[in-house]
Amino acid sequence: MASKEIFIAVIGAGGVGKAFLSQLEGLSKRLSANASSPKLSLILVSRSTKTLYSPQYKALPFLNLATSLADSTNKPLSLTEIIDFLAAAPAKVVLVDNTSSQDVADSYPQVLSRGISIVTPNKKAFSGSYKLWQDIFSSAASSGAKVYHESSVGAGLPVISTLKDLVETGDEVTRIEGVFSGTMSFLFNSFAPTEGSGGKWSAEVKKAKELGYTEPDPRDDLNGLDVARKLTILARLAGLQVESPTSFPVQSLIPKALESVGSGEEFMQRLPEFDSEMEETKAAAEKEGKVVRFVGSIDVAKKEVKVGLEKFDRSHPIAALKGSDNIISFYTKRYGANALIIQGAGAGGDVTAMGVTADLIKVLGQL
Ligand SMILES: NC(=O)C1=CN([C@@H]2O[C@H](COP(=O)(O)OP(=O)(O)OC[C@H]3O[C@@H](n4cnc5c(N)ncnc54)[C@H](OP(=O)(O)O)[C@@H]3O)[C@@H](O)[C@H]2O)C=CC1
Ligand SMILES: N[C@@H](CC=O)C(=O)O
Ligand code: NA
Repeated sequence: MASKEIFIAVIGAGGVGKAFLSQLEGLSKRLSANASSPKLSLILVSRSTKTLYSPQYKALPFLNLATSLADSTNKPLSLTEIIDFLAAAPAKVVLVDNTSSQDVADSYPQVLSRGISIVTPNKKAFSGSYKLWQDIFSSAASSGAKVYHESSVGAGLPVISTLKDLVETGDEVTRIEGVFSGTMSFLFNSFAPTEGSGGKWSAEVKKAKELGYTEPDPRDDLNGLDVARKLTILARLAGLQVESPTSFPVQSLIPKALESVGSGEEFMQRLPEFDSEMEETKAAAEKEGKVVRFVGSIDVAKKEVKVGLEKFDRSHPIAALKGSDNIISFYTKRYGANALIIQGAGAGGDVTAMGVTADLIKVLGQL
């Protein structure tokens, strides 16, 4: 018996998107060795100005995909045209959104209501308005389409799945706290290390961008909003009706004088002028024998969420993190005073794509 075909469409082919496409190629090969597994056919790949697809729904070859996409002479499809194309496909479709686009995120209810499943590391849909959150899950429930977003918090670390398991098995989550940003972790671990003097703030920001840890515009990390988005998602999963990532206190590390700068490039060029501001923050913590770190917390009982800088003893597990590591502690009724702790790389193309690919595997098992 021929195996069932499932179509995959990928929007976004940047750091995470490219790593995902490479993992998809491996997954597709592994599944093809087993006659009872579905056959995966990649039918569309798009970037902001390019779309590669076969109007006849023929599988695109993985070989030289990035070059084929760059050289594609297809007229780029609008989001509406992509959704129409996928909804008319003669098999089930999974849309993989590897962008950070709000427009793509806003389309999820429409995508799901047309029976197209979604997997994504994009935080914008799940941390947008509470109405969007409700629309996403009600559209999925009525059409039967699936929606998974593990990499929207802690990249590939099993943060969302763990929280869902805690809640769905009847545990009571009382507090969630930790370091939720790979970029902020990398910046503070290298700018204010527990030993040695550390690099210049602006130079570390540049490195974090080059390593693929930052959002497409690093100001989205430095203004605290990326962490606020993640906490909004976790708070909602823990049962709080958080209206938006700006509905609780969020500390921004954008220098006041650069708040109105237009482009990300100009911001990066001018950031070195303000290195002394962060040096002062670092020195203030050092005077107390401490280091400064960017953290977040959710107090479920008090319904309080906050994001910002705090000082830690050098021996504290948060101070001792390395590289882009996140550390996320779940305090619950069952786990008592000893939190359930998840730690590891919280940013980077490969580890983020791992969470996306693992979500895709979960969806495939349900189609
Ligand atoms: N990087 C990381 O470590 C992590 C990232 N994430 C999330 O993963 C997502 C992707 O991040 P990353 O790969 O680093 O970002 P990149 O900037 O490297 O890539 C984004 C990609 O999305 C494309 N894109 C943007 N808007 C649209 C649109 N409207 N239609 C089609 N394509 C679009 C861009 O097109 P073009 O190539 O033409 O510019 C680019 O290919 C983000 O949501 C991010 O928050 C989550 C966890 C960790
Ligand atoms: N920019 C984000 C990427 C992952 O969510 C981060 O640094 O954590
Ligand atoms: Na995760």
